[in-house]
Amino acid sequence: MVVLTSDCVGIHNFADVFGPIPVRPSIDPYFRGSKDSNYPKKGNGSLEVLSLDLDKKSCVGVEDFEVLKVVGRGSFGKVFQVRRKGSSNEVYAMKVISKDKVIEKNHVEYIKSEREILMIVDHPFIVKLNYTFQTKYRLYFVLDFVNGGQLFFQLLQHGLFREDLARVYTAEIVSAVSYLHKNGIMHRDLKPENILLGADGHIMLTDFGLAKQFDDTTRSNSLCGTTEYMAPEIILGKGHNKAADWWSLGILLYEMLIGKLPFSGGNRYKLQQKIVKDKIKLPTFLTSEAQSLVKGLLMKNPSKRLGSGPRGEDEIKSHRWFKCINWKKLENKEIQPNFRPFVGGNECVLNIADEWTKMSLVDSPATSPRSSEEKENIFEEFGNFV
Ligand SMILES: Nc1ncnc2c1ncn2[C@@H]1O[C@H](COP(=O)(O)OP(=O)(O)OP(=O)(O)O)[C@@H](O)[C@H]1O
Repeated sequence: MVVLTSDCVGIHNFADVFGPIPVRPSIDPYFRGSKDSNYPKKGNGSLEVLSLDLDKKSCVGVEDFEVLKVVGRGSFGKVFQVRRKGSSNEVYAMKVISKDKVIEKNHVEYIKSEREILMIVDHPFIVKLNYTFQTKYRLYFVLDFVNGGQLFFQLLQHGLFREDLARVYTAEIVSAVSYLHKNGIMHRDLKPENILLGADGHIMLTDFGLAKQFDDTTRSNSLCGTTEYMAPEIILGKGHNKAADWWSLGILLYEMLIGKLPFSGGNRYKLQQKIVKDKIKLPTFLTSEAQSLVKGLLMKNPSKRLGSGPRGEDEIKSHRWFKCINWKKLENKEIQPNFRPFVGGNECVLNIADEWTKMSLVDSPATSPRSSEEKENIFEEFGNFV
């Protein structure tokens, strides 16, 4: 394997970064045409995994991309900015996941579910998955590259957002989460790190690593998410449903409007106690409409939380803080947030923290796959090894 030194900059082939590439990729049956939004859905609003048109199958593998920069890191690997070789020169984000780590942390089903969900969703405020494939040691998700930075990054720069800006962002998140819920999917990890801004200033929801498909009768019992954004019912292990996403939205809204988290500090246990017991305090500079929405979303009792009543997400959409929002126009991106990140072209990484973009492109060496995994191809949904 060619090991690059930390001062390597510029464009690299995957062969340089990850070592020699095994033969030509086999057919990936799960290819989704990169800019193809004709991803059919069932007429009744629910989604189905498609049996794809044979013409749309394509051979795509690691050697079809050049690595440009590191743009993020998750629990199981790094996210790279990559460019598709050849005429199109399209820029993508490639999430590279170590199989060993996934197996070690017992996350195989989560990763499969992340892939399945990303394959079937199609919404203006949800990041698009273009290809998935695997090598012996890694799994790959090739997503649209979203280069306005994390909402978290912009929040750090701004301190807090004015209500009119926070309103458009929140409405776009409500639209995306409502779409997920209507299609039987809970996100379960809403936080500003998982919300990216497009170059056009609109929201892009990402990271479906904890998302779960549900039906209205099931409640999940897993303790998941990021503690600061975790709903009380998750902490109490009482079982949770989609109302937990609305709690996380409440925390996010609080953070956008006030510039800090409502529950923070102390060790994990203390933080959990605060979430379960403490009352939230809202500053007087917030309009009464904003206060009312935050309080409604941060109801400790999930059955009383806004969005949990018989009208579901319409309770949130028709809340008076959103009075000026025309939801149809919003979803057509006809309502422009009054902040647009500076983006100088589709390769621009100015809105991504230096911590990532200055990082060496060398990936940590992969350890051997477990023999059972090698034999069985337990990630067969990702196709054959390429
Ligand atoms: N499509 C994208 N475009 C640009 N940057 C992205 C994209 N997807 C992910 N990133 C960056 O990489 C980071 C990590 O990605 P992601 O959250 O999907 O990984 P993860 O392994 O699921 O993370 P976690 O361990 O936090 O769940 C994101 O916070 C974001 O900054």
